[in-house]
Amino acid sequence: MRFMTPFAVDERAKRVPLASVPWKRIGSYFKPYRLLLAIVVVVIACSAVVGALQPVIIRLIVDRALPQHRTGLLDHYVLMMLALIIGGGLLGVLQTYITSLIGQSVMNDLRVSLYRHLHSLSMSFYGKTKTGEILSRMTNDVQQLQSVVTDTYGSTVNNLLTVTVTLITMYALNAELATFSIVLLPLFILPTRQVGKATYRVRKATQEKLADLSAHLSETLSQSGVLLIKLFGRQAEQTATFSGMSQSVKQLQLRQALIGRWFFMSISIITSAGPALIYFVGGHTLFGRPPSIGTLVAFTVFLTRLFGPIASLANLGVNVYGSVALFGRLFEYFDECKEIADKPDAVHLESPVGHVELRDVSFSYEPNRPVLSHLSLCAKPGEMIALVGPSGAGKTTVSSLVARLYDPVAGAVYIDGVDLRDLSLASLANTIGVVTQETYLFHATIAENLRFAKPDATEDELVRAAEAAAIHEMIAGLPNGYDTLVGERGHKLSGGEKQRLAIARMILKDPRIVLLDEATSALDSASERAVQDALAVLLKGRTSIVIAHRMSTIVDADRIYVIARGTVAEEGTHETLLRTKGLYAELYREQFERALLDAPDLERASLVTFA
Ligand SMILES: Nc1ncnc2c1ncn2[C@@H]1O[C@H](COP(=O)(O)OP(=O)(O)OP(=O)(O)O)[C@@H](O)[C@H]1O
Repeated sequence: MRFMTPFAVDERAKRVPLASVPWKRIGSYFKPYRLLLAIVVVVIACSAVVGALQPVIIRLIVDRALPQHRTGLLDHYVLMMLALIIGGGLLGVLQTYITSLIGQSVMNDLRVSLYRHLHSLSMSFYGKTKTGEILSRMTNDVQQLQSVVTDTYGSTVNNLLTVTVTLITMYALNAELATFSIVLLPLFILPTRQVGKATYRVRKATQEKLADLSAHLSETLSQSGVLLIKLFGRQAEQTATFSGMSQSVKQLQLRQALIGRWFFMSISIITSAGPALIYFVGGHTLFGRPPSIGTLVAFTVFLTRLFGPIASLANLGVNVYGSVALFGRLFEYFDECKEIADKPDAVHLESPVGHVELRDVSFSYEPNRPVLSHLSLCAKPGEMIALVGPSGAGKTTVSSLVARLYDPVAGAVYIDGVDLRDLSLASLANTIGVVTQETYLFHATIAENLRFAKPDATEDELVRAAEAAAIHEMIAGLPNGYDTLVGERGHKLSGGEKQRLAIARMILKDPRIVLLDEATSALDSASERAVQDALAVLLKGRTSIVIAHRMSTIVDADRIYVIARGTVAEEGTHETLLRTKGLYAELYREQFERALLDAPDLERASLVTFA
């Protein structure tokens, strides 16, 4: 479990060049909402004008209505002010609604396209990325972005327009006082850039730390993780690691909060000092003609209308930098190239016959660590071929290449003579069925898990598949039958039951080619026989490539490929290979003798583990 010091994270974040922010790419997510964005501008422009009119009316009240006790005029102005206040409020609600709508829609689009993209990535991406980290980016990062984006657009336009309209009105009333107010503005703008940069770094580092934290949680709090930690008594170490990670998140979030606080403290001091300066400058008539009292009062209101948005614009810089960091982290996933994707002219197999061939295939998971080299083998339609060989020889890798979880580095895999890279992924998925030792069931009902293979399967079809896989009686015996919840937190199924359910699922799918990784662990003999019978039904009449551990499978295979050090060392039937007295004969003798010694009962001796 990776643990980085805050220093290391900061250093990494510092190196991100702000100039390379992909504005165009970020903008492309907003493009579909151009009309709404334009409507928001109009709404905000109206509310800026409404806002700027209020101090003008205050000035009229102070200069005209109050000194001469013109109550009729006063009522008139007060009514106008009330109307402006209510109008401004309503426009604000409308603006919030539209900006939230835009923000939520952009995030929704981003989430869905990221999810779609993640499903199109090859297994090598999932080999190198922690699940917890992916979850964190999909949830924490997108969530954060959503609030930033929702606030950012509306407030930027709002503040820019408010500042413009306010300045115009100020100049129209008193050019000298307006210029004096503007002189104060750099005090707000200068610190913004520095704070923006600092916040950018801390926010990015925080998101990275949160991702580490969630990766750690999903690893150590998963059922297998907890079990492993318990069995090795490593609770204290894991808690210490977690505490370290949590501490650094705390430190970073504290820093984030403090940076913001210092910044706003200085801004609020300047904001409060502004009106005092206006009275001072106006009262001492420092700029030629003395302004009217109404003008002075109006200017103090203008100042708050001006500094408020300027402060927000400064804060906006902070938000934009932060959201750029978040967009950057999401784009990293989008930039993971798909590796395995449909060609534009991909071939679709209408009725596959099930001929599989690996021709001179070489493959490595990581550069310079070859796993398969120049491996060739074939399975003709309807044949069962067995892959045997020492552990780590590359048997599972062969089956992963046939399922196109990875593409070969050299050579090619063909189904019915079509290179897998030219075949549509949908067609491949329909042609091939994979049964692994680990059965994964979704937290859903048995029927739903079965229908994962064939969504439109009728009840009757479910029952027939379950009967063929010798699991129907067991399901029928459950209180809720096919509607029983299974999976992570559902009804606990035994290993053998799970395997038979997986076989039933595969029978429903009805693929031409079956890739089977036979279980190494022996179930009790009754359950073992049930699984074997179910498998016999599944494999019948289909092409199958079996990573074989049982003697009966190996003997029945049309051809056995002995895989050693990533290539085919020997091939033939059980008898011919035994006669050759090569690697197969050696493996057979070693394993079979050991199996007999370990479990003299004949039933179990039939389980020969070559792996
Ligand atoms: N995702 C992966 N990333 C990197 N290396 C891998 C990956 N999967 C397997 N390997 C390596 O590739 C080699 C072949 O592994 P493979 O699982 O194909 O062997 P196997 O013959 O099926 O072994 P076993 O019978 O023990 O399951 C091994 O050295 C293994 O460490």
